[in-house]
Amino acid sequence: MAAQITPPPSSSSSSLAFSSEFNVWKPMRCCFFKWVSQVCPRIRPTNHFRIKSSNGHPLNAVSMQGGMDGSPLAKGINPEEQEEFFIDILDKEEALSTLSITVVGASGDLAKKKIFPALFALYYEDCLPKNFIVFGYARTKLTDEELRNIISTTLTCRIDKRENCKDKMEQFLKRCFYHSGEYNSEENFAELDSKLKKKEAGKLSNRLFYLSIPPNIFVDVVRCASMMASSANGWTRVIVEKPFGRDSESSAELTRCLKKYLTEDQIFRIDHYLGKELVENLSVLRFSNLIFEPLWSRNYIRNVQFIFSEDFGTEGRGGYFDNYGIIRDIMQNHLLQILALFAMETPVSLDAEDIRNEKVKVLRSMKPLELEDVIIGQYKGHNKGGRAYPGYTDDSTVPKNSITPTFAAAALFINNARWDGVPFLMKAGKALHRKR
Ligand SMILES: NC(=O)C1=CN([C@@H]2O[C@H](COP(=O)(O)OP(=O)(O)OC[C@H]3O[C@@H](n4cnc5c(N)ncnc54)[C@H](OP(=O)(O)O)[C@@H]3O)[C@@H](O)[C@H]2O)C=CC1
Ligand SMILES: O=C1O[C@H](COP(=O)(O)O)[C@@H](O)[C@H](O)[C@H]1O
Repeated sequence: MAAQITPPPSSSSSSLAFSSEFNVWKPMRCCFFKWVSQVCPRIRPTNHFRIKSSNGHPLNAVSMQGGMDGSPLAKGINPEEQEEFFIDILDKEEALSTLSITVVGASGDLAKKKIFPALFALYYEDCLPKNFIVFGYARTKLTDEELRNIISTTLTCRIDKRENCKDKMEQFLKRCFYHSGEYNSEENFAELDSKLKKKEAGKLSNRLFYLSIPPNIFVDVVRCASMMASSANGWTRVIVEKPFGRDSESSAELTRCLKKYLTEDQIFRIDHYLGKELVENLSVLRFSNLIFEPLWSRNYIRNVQFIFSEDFGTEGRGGYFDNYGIIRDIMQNHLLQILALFAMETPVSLDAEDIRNEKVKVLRSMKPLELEDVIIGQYKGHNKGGRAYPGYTDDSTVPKNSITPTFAAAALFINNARWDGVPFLMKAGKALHRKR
């Protein structure tokens, strides 16, 4: 992302680019890998698995739910002893319970590139509970061993190179299993349930379903999973990916349908760009450095550019991508979120709720996009340096006559005092010259 700063009258033109090289204050990491951004240890200093919902509820603070009777808080014991007391309870709970994570769409790109590596990273950092298992679920026929082989190629110890990395990978892979099934088959989810029960061995079971699939099958999966594979004695939660529907109507419909089977605090919506360090730092950079506030407006900024450029194409993801295209894949979620963070007014605090309120105001002030402010395109095949690069429709998972855009550029405007007349230029494309 680059904001072109209009210089004060006497100086020459310059541009301000946000990059990780900027010496900005970094928020303390509660969990070093932010991809599963809600999955963070919150209660105690050690890295055990604790969840906070997207609604801010402390969902698995089970020990608090029984009230304070009999707790050291009621007896006026000092804070260290109180902490010890709670840690003790949490350890006991942890030993008696188990977490089963089912990655639905486990044969796909997201699962391979991000979810399994993120789960391994959590395991490696001791952020998962003692008892956990991971099940992959998809239509593709795979054995447990085949799934393990696929995911083993993408696991890395990226934070440091501790000696036990390989051992840790093997231990992690042993806890990964696979079940092949249809997304709308209650019978197949009942089979999954039996397998889960066997592994859970009578413990209190918490179940998390990560929907790494195209949104048009979210409801089928949620219906089958909630009817046939919900936890009988613990919690059941579902993580859904973007795009959340195709437009405002289908998004509302999706919420309505999901709520037939789940309560709001069981649903976690993810936009992984909000977990990127650069994006997380944006508000801190803006609001903790007094130098920026007077500059951050139409008086000094000529235009703002949000650029998403990938140097690879869809590579087998046509089953998802072709129904959505680059605008729904990248712009209306990732880039629009960043735009709102960039353009919002100072929030009352940096709490999620206050930031969200300000972001919503920005979105409400935006001029509706018109066709003449948008350009779309689709990448073609070409040869370069003796190498052939396939076009979008050369991908075997993409229909030959597809006109789905893989590139889009748009000029957006925010009708408020701060940004009146400043174009916010958004560009996103796959299979471009470089990744940035
Ligand atoms: N890839 C990425 O980097 C990211 C993806 N996402 C989101 O994750 C979700 C999945 O994306 P991704 O993994 O890339 O997509 P894929 O195309 O790889 O799809 C994932 C799996 O879903 C099944 N599937 C694909 N298309 C269909 C279809 N039309 N009908 C039924 N099942 C289908 C396939 O499994 P099988 O055939 O075995 O059943 C496939 O392996 C999307 O919502 C996307 O927005 C979010 C962030 C990043
Ligand atoms: O959400 C998505 O993001 C990825 C890019 O994510 P990044 O963290 O690797 O930058 C993109 O490739 C994919 O099309 C999209 O669905």
